[in-house]
Amino acid sequence: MGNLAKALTVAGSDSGGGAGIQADLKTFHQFHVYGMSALTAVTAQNTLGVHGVYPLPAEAVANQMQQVIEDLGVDAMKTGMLFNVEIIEAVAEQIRQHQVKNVVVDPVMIAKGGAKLLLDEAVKAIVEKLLPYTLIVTPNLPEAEHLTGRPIRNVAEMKEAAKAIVAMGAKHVVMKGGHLPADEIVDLLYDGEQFFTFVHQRVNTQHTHGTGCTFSAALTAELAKGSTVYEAMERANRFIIEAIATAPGIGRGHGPTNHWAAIKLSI
Ligand SMILES: Nc1ncnc2c1ncn2[C@@H]1O[C@H](COP(=O)(O)OP(=O)(O)OP(=O)(O)O)[C@@H](O)[C@H]1O
Ligand SMILES: Cc1ncc(COP(=O)(O)O)c(N)n1
Repeated sequence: MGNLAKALTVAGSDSGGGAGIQADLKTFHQFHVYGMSALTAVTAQNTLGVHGVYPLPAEAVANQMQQVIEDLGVDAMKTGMLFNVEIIEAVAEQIRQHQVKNVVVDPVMIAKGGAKLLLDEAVKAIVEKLLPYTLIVTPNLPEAEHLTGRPIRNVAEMKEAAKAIVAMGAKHVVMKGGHLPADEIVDLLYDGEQFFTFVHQRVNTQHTHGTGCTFSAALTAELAKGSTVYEAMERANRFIIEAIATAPGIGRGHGPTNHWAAIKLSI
């Protein structure tokens, strides 16, 4: 355990356990990475939707981050639900002060059922305060549209949006194409120079709650272990596809993915 990799998630709690902090910690564990958390908000949530959102004070978020960074150390971190401008500013300040490396930003905005997990005015703060410290930002298509202010209807427009997001300060963009209506899903990695596409068959399922969280947590875990961005993307992509294909099918709505999936991939 001498070189145990350590990862931090700064995100909201999903009481249903499929997304948010719970998905992130389960995924870190599955990748044999020590997981730590700074909670931003509590949601009362299940597979049917979000039934309440209770944000924490920004000071509480900053204090959690400070305590784990200064004592345990963080090899990589990710952000999920950040909810408001104050929390985003506090998170960016902790990253700056402690020069945290390998920062993955999943710009969570709206839950599948439509509940707001980020206030409208806070999108600007993600761009201005957080993206300059970001190694990989992982928007889905509606999130990329909000970040860039442009419609995205095809892979060519995904590439244009990725360029615009790198110009905002993020070093890499992983744009998830799950929201384009096609049997084949195209996920895109852009490093500021080259595009890499990852194409796979869509799994016909309603159990996709927390796919974005689980995917970005896998990416973060791989970075914590020292993988390159490309290797991390490749493994996280395989993990989320397997996790969706083998979802346990629990709950009456959009059920969680299979957070044990990596065992089958022997990662
Ligand atoms: N039905 C599916 N079958 C196979 N892969 C999928 C499916 N839905 C999503 N994915 C994959 O899961 C990952 C997350 O994609 P998605 O576009 O769902 O992100 P997201 O919208 O941020 O997730 P969330 O809905 O949890 O916020 C991507 O790598 C995408 O290719
Ligand atoms: C606390 C929290 N964080 C993130 C999500 C997004 O996940 P999804 O879009 O799959 O509902 C969520 N539902 N809850």
